[in-house]
Amino acid sequence: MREITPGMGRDNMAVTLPGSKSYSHRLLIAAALAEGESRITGLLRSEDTLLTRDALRAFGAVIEDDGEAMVVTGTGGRFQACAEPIYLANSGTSMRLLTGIAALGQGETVLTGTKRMGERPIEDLLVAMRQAGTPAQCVNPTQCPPVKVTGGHFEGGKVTLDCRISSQFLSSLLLAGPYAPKGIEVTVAGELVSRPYVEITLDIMARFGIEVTHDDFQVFRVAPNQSYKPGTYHCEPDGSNASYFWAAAAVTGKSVKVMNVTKKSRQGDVGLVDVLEKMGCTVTHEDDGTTVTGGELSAVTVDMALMPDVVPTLAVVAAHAKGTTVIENVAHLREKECDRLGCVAVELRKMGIDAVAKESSLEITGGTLTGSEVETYDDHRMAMSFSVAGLTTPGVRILDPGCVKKSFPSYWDVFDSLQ
Ligand SMILES: O=C(O)C1=C[C@@H](OP(=O)(O)O)[C@@H](O)[C@H](O)C1
Ligand SMILES: C=C(OP(=O)(O)O)C(=O)O
Repeated sequence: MREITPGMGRDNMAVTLPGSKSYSHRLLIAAALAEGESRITGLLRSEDTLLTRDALRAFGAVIEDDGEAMVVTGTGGRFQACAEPIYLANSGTSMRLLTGIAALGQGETVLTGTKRMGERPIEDLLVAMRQAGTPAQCVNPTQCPPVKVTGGHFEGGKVTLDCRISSQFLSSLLLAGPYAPKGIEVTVAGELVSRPYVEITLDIMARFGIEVTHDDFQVFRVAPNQSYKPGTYHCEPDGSNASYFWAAAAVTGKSVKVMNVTKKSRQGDVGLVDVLEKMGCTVTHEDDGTTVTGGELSAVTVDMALMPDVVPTLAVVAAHAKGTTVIENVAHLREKECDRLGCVAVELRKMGIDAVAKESSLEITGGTLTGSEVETYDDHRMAMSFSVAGLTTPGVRILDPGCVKKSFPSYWDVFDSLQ
């Protein structure tokens, strides 16, 4: 348990954050798919990204960490069979991206995780993988992991993919696509949620020399006979984790600059600053970072389908704003580390805030918060978001604060530097 001390130390602060989780997963995967040696700096070393690293080692990539860079000797896409199941805890990105990549393995690969991972759907990806020739099934009749993938049959060709639950399914097929004998053509069925994460995938593939074309994010084509090029790469800081520091400024009225996170990034979550601006904050964009200065906060109605991971952050800011904020089009948040619509609403109500989780939206009426013991549901984003409420409200106690290790092991040190 960790009790948050209200207040911030100075009026203007700057924070520097570790690497982007989404970019780190992809940089490691692309380097493991390349033939030869890549050197990657700025990578996030957190529970989830290290699970991806270890899985890639099990597939045959050699990955060494000299403290500054990870040096990856890739496999050229020829993965070895894994006798042991690959354990991926509750890292959805690892599970979904590596399931597609496992099609490149020789023989059977089983990918498994925590109890919660066993409740996070993956069948839509497996349906598409089977269309591309790869035998792939859920081990239990749950539509969720563990999954079993039989490598060595990945033909590629035309597949249809339902992307209403997760964009990670599409990223997965695209990353594996260049090594399918027929390449891959993916037609997106249903709304593509979380599209910016697909843009991150395309960015990394382009940087590693892979061409992907698409018709306005509806049909994606990856030609065969392309290969990932090894090289020297750098990972930018994490835009989702920047949200807690911008939110800290928003609710306290102070200024916080997050270094080297800017609107030029393809990380969609940086778009949170536009929402904060609409709510009454002042946002300053500079080449070396983005500053939020808090102001009189008022409610907004906003579609957050493209920015799922910063919804808990926005919810905590909305609890401090005048009026009712409506966060729309976020049904997919129910499939994350916890049911982020239900759990955010429960924890805000415990603090005396009127919060209602609907089927695909969240409504929060700002008011006076009271301190409470915050359940974090083994969800890093619950812990980090609600810590922000503790800056304005005495008695906020975060249970299991160590769960931040999933994406940001040094979170509490950086958070404490605000005080
Ligand atoms: O591909 C990625 O790196 C991610 C995609 C998003 O998931 P969904 O596409 O399932 O919404 C996001 O929530 C997750 O934290 C990271
Ligand atoms: C949903 C998240 O991650 P993942 O899907 O990788 O578990 C997250 O970091 O908020």
